[in-house]
This record gives sequence, C-alpha cells and structure tokens, in this order.
Amino acid sequence: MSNNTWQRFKKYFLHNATLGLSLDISRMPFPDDFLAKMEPAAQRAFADMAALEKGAIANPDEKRMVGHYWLRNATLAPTPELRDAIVTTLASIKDFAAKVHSGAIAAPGGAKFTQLLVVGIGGSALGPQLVNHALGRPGADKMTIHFFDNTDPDGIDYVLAALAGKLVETLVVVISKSGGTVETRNGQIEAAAAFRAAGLDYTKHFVAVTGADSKLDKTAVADRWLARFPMWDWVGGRTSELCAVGLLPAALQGIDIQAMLDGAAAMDAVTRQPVTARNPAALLALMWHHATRGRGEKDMVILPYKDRLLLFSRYLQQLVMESLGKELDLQGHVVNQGIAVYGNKGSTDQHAYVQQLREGVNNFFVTFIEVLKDRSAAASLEVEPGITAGDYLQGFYLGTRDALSEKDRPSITLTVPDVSPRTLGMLIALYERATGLYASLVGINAYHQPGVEAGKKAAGGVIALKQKLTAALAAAPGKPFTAESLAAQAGGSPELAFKILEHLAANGAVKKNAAASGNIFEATYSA
Ligand SMILES: O=P(O)(O)OC[C@H]1O[C@H](O)[C@H](O)[C@@H](O)[C@@H]1O
Repeated sequence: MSNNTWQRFKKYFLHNATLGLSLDISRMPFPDDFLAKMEPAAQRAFADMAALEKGAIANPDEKRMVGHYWLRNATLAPTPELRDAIVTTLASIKDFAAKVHSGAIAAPGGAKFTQLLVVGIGGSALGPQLVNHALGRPGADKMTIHFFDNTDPDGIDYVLAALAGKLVETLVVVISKSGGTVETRNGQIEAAAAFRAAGLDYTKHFVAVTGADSKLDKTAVADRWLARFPMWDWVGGRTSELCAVGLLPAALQGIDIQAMLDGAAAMDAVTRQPVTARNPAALLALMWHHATRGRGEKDMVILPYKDRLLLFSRYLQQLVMESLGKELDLQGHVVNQGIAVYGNKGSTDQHAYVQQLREGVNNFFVTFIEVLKDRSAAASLEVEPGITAGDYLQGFYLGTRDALSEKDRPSITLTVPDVSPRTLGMLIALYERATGLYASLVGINAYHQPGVEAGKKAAGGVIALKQKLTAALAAAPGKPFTAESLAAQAGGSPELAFKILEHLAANGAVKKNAAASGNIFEATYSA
C-alpha cells in the first residue's frame, strides 16, 4: 500500500523548477485513464483560453474582452492602445507611490502621508486585503493600510477610531470599477465627513481608481481629487488585483509590485502551455472536475499552513464562486454550476472544523498549501530538542493530510517556496487560469456575474420603502401605526415594513410602543 502510494506520488507530483512550485494530485482518487479521457476537453479549454488571451469577446453577455493576463505582459495585449494604457498606468502608479513616499506628494500643510485608507468592496477590496495580510510588514511598511469594505456604520467607526488624530496624514484610495457601488459610495461619504469634521479638505487626500466617466470618476474630476487611476472594462473585479485596484495600494504600502507582476507573468508562461501533464492550472481544473464530477458536487476547502495566507480562501471564494456559480451555461441551459470554497489556515483549523472533515459528511476535497520557508529570520529557536515551531507546522500539515487520506478524503497539495510578492503573484495567476479553464470544461461564462444584481435591486426597493414609511409617519406626527397598518398606508410589504421599523426603533429614529399583549406584531411605531 505505502509503496503504491509512493509510486503514485512520484507519478502525479509535478514540480516546476522555474516557478519553484510543486503540485501533488496523487491523493485525488482519479483513475489512471482519467487524464487521457479528459484530454480532448482540456485541449478545447486551452484553445478557449488562447482565444481569450488574443482578445476574443470571452465574456459574451457583456460583450467584453477579458484581459487580466495582459496586465503582467503588456506585449500580449491585442492593440497598441491597450498596451500603452497598461504600461502608462503601471508607470504612473510607481511614480505616484514614489512621490508619496518621498513627500513630493503630501497633504496640505506638508504632512507626509503615512496612513492609507482603501475604500472598496468585493474585487475592489479582497485583493488589496489579501496582499496586505500576506506581504505587509507592520511597523516597516511605508504606509499603514486600513479598509472600509462595507456599509456597516460600526465597522466604519472601528476603522476611523484607528485613524483618530491621523487623518491629516491619511491618503484615501476609493476603488470601484463601476464607480456606482453603493457600499463604496457610502464609505466615501463617511470618510469625507470624517475629514471635514477634523477641519480638513478631503479632496486633497482622495484618490479614485475607477472606470473612465463612471459616477465616481465624475465626482473625482468635479471635486478635483488628488489623483485618478483607470480601471478598464476588460478587467473583471475579481481578477483586478494586478491592475491599479491592487497595485496602487500595494505600491503605496511599499510592496514590490513588479515582483508580483513578474511572478504572475512567470506562472502565465507556464500555464499557457497546452501540455496538460506539465500545466498546474490545467491539472487543478481537472482535479476540480473529477472531485465535483463537473457539477460542483464537492466543496473546495483551502488550507494554507501559513498565517499570512489566511485571506487566500476568502479571495478564492470570490474568484471561484463568482466565476463558476452560474445558472446558465453558454448555450442557455439551466445548469446551476459552481464550487463552494471555504477555509482559513492550518494548523488552526485542526482545532475547529477538521473533525467534520475527517469523520463527518464527505462532501469536499482539500487543497493544502505548504510553504517551505518558515520565517524570514534565519534561525528558529527549538521548542523541543532539535524541533522548531515550523517543524510542528509541517508535522500538522502532513499528519492531517494522512488522517484525511486514511478516511478517503481526497486532497491536493500546492507547495510554494515562501510568501513573497513573486509567490503571491504566481498563486493569483494560477487560480485565475484554473478557474477559466474549469469554466471552459463545464461550458459556462466565468466572466460575468448576473446573479449579483438581484440582491442589489431588491435592496433599492427596501430603501425606497423606508423613505415611504418615514414619510407616512412624519405626515401623522405622534400617531401610532402597527407595521401592518403602516405598510398598508405606504403601499409595501408588511414583512419588510416590520423589519425596517424595528431597525429604525433600535436606532432611535422612530418611537416604538410594545403591545400589552406582548405580541411583537402588535407593537406600534410613531414619528
Ligand atoms: O468595483 P466595483 O464596481 O465597485 O464592484 C465591486 C464588486 O461588486 C459587484 O457586485 C461584483 O459582484 C463584484 O465582482 C465586484 O468586484
């Protein structure tokens, strides 16, 4: 048995010396003829990808090109204009960051910018958050980064508390591809108000990263913000880490963005090759296909044994689930595709949900990420004679992998040398391509997200109803209404009215009188 395992390990262990990365798929229970059987489909996926990279309209619904691979090798972009846009923007990001660091670009009054507040959500926040957590060096970074990534007032206050007294030296980067995302706009308004309250002209602190002529772009132009950087319609939000969205915050933090781009370019060069057995992105996509039977039947658990990669699963959650979670295939058939992604980090998770992975419902496959380098300091102390904390971290990874294998829980292992800008660029590029190839294997458009709109539209309806309810209350000052009676008067759903009124009452915006009966639905609300 163990000899078989060793033989299979050697057979399905792919090491790429140029990248310094290894992929072990030997513990995925695919039969030996699986890769051969899938080869025609894999070749079709490579062909789709080649067309995409040449500038095909690979996102047919939105009639857009898909160009994130050009960002790290502009010579691949299909037109000179696009090439120029990529190169010029990268140069302007580096130049801007250098000037901020030198103090050539400073706050009014000359204060050097030391704090960076990024306002964005989804693809306009997850990449910068991942990069900050993976590569940030608290105390040594050129700027300290903070995030507004939601419209939660308390979340905003939490971040503002950390910036108290420091707004004078805070640079704010508002990121939104569409320039119309409400959560981000709210964050922008809240941040501007905080600057005004501190007696500061916020426009001299604000920078926009957005599409040309978007709402945000127009605001930035009209209010003469400090700077604007472009975001293009041929880069999707979830693949935007390596354009201004991710590069500007990273460069400002002092992270080596060129090394990130070079790592991604190196991974692209390897995974562009249509030789399945030597292509880690293709092998990943095929393993996802095998594990989930091409139907998302199993969940992808991402377990990096490295604290700095904690946010990688969250980042991949958007990349994979927003790309693959689709109702319709390219022919318009209902397929309800997708692969659920979750995970945090090992060994920590071993003390939480790994119990279920080993013994509970067998509905997942694990991807372990092993990082060979323990820490940047040369030596580690011994926690036991001859044993370091890092030895334990590896021991727990190998032990958990074996414990899962014993119970027929499949796993993949990705081994990387370190957590460096280059490695992070490689990992991002690897998963971008694996996701795109998998989408081709199952025949869906990975580059749109039609499902996201439904919730946004419904939220708009809730805000409109809130306005009607408060108007109806204000028109009859002091008059008590039940949720139901007010909904009838304002013309809206009683359930939504109830939820809205409870929220308003909790925040002192309406007066609530509990019913003597104790029945919460008989409570009344008044202006
Ligand atoms: O960058 P923005 O246009 O503000 O979009 C932010 C995010 O919100 C949307 O709802 C999309 O689903 C995401 O793909 C996107 O990254």
